[in-house]
Amino acid sequence: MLYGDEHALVRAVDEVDLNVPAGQSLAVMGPSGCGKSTLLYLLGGLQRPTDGQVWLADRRIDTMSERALARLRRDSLGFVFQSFHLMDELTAVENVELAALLAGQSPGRARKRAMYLLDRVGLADRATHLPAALSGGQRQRVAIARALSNEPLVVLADEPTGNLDSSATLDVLRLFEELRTAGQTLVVVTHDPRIAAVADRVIAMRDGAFVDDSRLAGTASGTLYDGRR
Ligand SMILES: Nc1ncnc2c1ncn2[C@@H]1O[C@H](COP(=O)(O)OP(=O)(O)OP(=O)(O)O)[C@@H](O)[C@H]1O
Repeated sequence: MLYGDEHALVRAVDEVDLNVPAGQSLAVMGPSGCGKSTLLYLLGGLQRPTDGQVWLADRRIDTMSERALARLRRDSLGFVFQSFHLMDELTAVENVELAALLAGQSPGRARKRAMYLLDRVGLADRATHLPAALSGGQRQRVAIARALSNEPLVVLADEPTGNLDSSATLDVLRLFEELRTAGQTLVVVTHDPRIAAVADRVIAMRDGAFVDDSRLAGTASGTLYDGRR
């Protein structure tokens, strides 16, 4: 993946072959600027590779139209970002149900699932609170509930604990551990070794390439992501 033009060319992710089996949780680590976020954006269809291919399940996504990609993100992917990206004027439950409503679910069904997810992340009693009335860890848990609202094939998280203190980090950590145990496919970019420690597999990147790939535990079979060159 190249950024820029002939005057300032950055090779952000290079010669990377990655397969993520369904049900695997993968942590991607590495120093600032090594290409972790770019890799995540490629997997999420937020960036297109200058060369190579990206497949999600049996669909090649790097050549999809913008419209098809938007639909794929809406229906099949869940995103969690460092800065939460919650809507300030919506309550926790409204934030979680919004994606489902946009995807055409009935209000009743969307609300029911949003409440179920808030309960799952331990925030049922905060459903009607605005983000401003929640702690950082609680906001991130709402964001994770939102990422799960469309029952995504994969959750992609970019530094999900980057803005959190250590007790909030532990909350998010527990939640990722639960998602892993439940068989949710996860790709998490992180600087935090504690997050990496609850993943099935840890990839270390440097200068756009993989320098280490450790499988910590065997998990489900069946390829979900397939990056090809
Ligand atoms: N839009 C862009 N245009 C030009 N170069 C970019 C762009 N986005 C990222 N880069 C460059 O690509 C390289 C990889 O960036 P990336 O954000 O993927 O790294 P990272 O490992 O996620 O970093 P961090 O941990 O600091 O978030 C860096 O050298 C960065 O400066």
